[in-house]
Amino acid sequence: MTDHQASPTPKTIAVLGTGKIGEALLSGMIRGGRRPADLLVTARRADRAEELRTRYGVESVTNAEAAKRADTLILTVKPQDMAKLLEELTPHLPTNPDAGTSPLIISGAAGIPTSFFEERLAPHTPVVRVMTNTPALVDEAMSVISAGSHATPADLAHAEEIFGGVGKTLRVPESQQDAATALSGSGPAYFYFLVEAMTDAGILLGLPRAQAHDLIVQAAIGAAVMLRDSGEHPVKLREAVTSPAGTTINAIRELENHGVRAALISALEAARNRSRELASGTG
Ligand SMILES: NC(=O)C1=CN([C@@H]2O[C@H](COP(=O)(O)OP(=O)(O)OC[C@H]3O[C@@H](n4cnc5c(N)ncnc54)[C@H](O)[C@@H]3O)[C@@H](O)[C@H]2O)C=CC1
Ligand SMILES: O=C(O)[C@@H]1CCC=N1
Repeated sequence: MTDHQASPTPKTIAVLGTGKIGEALLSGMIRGGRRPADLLVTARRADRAEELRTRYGVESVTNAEAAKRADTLILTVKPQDMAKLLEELTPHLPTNPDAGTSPLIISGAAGIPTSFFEERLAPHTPVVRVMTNTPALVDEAMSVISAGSHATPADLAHAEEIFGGVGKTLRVPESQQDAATALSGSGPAYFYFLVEAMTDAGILLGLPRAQAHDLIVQAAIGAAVMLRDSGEHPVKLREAVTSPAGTTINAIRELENHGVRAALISALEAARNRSRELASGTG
């Protein structure tokens, strides 16, 4: 499809700025059965474009070409690069589309509101904002989805279909996107940080690093699966580990003494605030 006709299930999907998140989505769409022939990618560097072509059998095109050919454009550049990308796209998008004839714009960028796109794109352009996370690489993403002013239920459903292929999706009002970015967008990093710190503790306690790593990773996986599958509140799960006069309560006391709970609350608030700062797209 080349002329952006209205369609309930748009066919050609382009990923623009195919870095870590863009590639995770691309690979997920292919794993989910989408034909490489229905996908386009863009990249800034020629060697990266070649890598994506070879690895996934997709066509690599310019941003201008993607704007002309795709029914859905997924923008996965850094927030600071978004304004420049839109400048490259706008000359090649319909300038005065009727409602329902624009390509769907899906932004995967932190912080940038849908109004940022609507102000720069033609009237009626449907925009959907999505905050996903890197576990998209293993089909365990959490993708939080919000509609811009002109996105239809079909547009939201299309975004859900794409991101649902790499994990869970949740629709939220856009006012909650910065908080969601702090929780699930950045979330995996906090868990990696904890694993790293607890592995160091294993070293202090005299374990070989590889063994300490394996013990903590398996404890993390076991805890994550129980959190997901048991239906129990985390407090209940923790209480089941915490024996009277046992080992765990001694560790918990130290965590509370060092203000780890308050540190986490402050950390996520700082991430939320940074997401708000990114709204201008200027850094
Ligand atoms: N890394 C993460 O965990 C998450 C990132 N995000 C968001 O996803 C977006 C991408 O993040 P990453 O994948 O981590 O960054 P990345 O740096 O790996 O990917 C961005 C890519 O865009 C390319 N690019 C920049 N301008 C371009 C242009 N005009 N044309 C073509 N390509 C261009 C860059 O060369 C780079 O390869 C960001 O907006 C970020 O906020 C969202 C959720 C999680
Ligand atoms: O750190 C960042 O800005 C991006 C957005 C969420 C996760 N990584």
